[in-house]
Amino acid sequence: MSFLYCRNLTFTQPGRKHPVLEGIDLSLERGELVGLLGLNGAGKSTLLRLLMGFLKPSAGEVLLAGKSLRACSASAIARHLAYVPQSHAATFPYTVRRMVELGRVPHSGLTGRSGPEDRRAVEAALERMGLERLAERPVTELSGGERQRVVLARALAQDAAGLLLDEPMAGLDYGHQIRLMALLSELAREGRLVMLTSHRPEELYVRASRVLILDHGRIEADGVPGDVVTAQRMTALYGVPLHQTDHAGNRFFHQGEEDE
Ligand SMILES: Nc1ncnc2c1ncn2[C@@H]1O[C@H](COP(=O)(O)OP(=O)(O)OP(=O)(O)O)[C@@H](O)[C@H]1O
Repeated sequence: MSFLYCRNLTFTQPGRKHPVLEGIDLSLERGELVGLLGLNGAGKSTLLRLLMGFLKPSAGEVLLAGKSLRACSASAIARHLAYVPQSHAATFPYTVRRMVELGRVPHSGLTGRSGPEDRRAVEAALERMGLERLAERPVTELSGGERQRVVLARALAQDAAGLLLDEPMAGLDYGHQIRLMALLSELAREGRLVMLTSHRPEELYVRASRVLILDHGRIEADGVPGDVVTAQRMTALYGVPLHQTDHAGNRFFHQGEEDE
């Protein structure tokens, strides 16, 4: 039984003729770091939102730990899956610590008192995202990248077995990007499912255990990075001529003349 599974997953936006996603079959397991590539508008966010149960499929279904999402309450889903959205406006001046504490709600309930385990999870998440010094600041007074780290910390505090992240690197400075990718692979090694959408194939080549390409509403490629993140596929996907150079476990894409 897969941790997260979907079959024939199809989604059409209300009032639209063509489906965004059509007949998607996927088995996602704990321990995998799955990167999802695709053009703008390919349906990457839509797929994550369907897997989270935020959108209802037009056809097909999603199973979480063997159970149909339709039969799961929001808090039951949140105990298994944490989600980091693509963008998030801060409207209420909660402190950073309070925001991260909200990640514990699926465990303790909205009115539930936080116990030592909750406090430990919150402090660990603040530390992992380098937010200790910002903990008492209102989130409305943070920069975009700092706020992104708060949302990531909230997802970490949730301590779910699966983590679905929509372009989590967006807005982070270079150091935090590198640290976050390292953290995501550590979380996968700990036995979690980590799935992220990305516009950075080179980064997925290094860190992901599996890469999917979403194109024309379907999974066009699904495999190990070495097979999927290739110049040929990236050229076909993005429509720009690319060559690849492999060096010290990295793969770089570049335009222009191929290496000798
Ligand atoms: N609320 C909405 N109403 C109607 N169409 C929508 C809505 N949200 C998204 N779409 C359409 O659904 C398609 C898929 O959008 P989605 O956000 O899943 O793409 P994406 O792959 O995540 O793109 P990006 O890389 O730009 O984030 C797009 O064609 C988009 O225009």
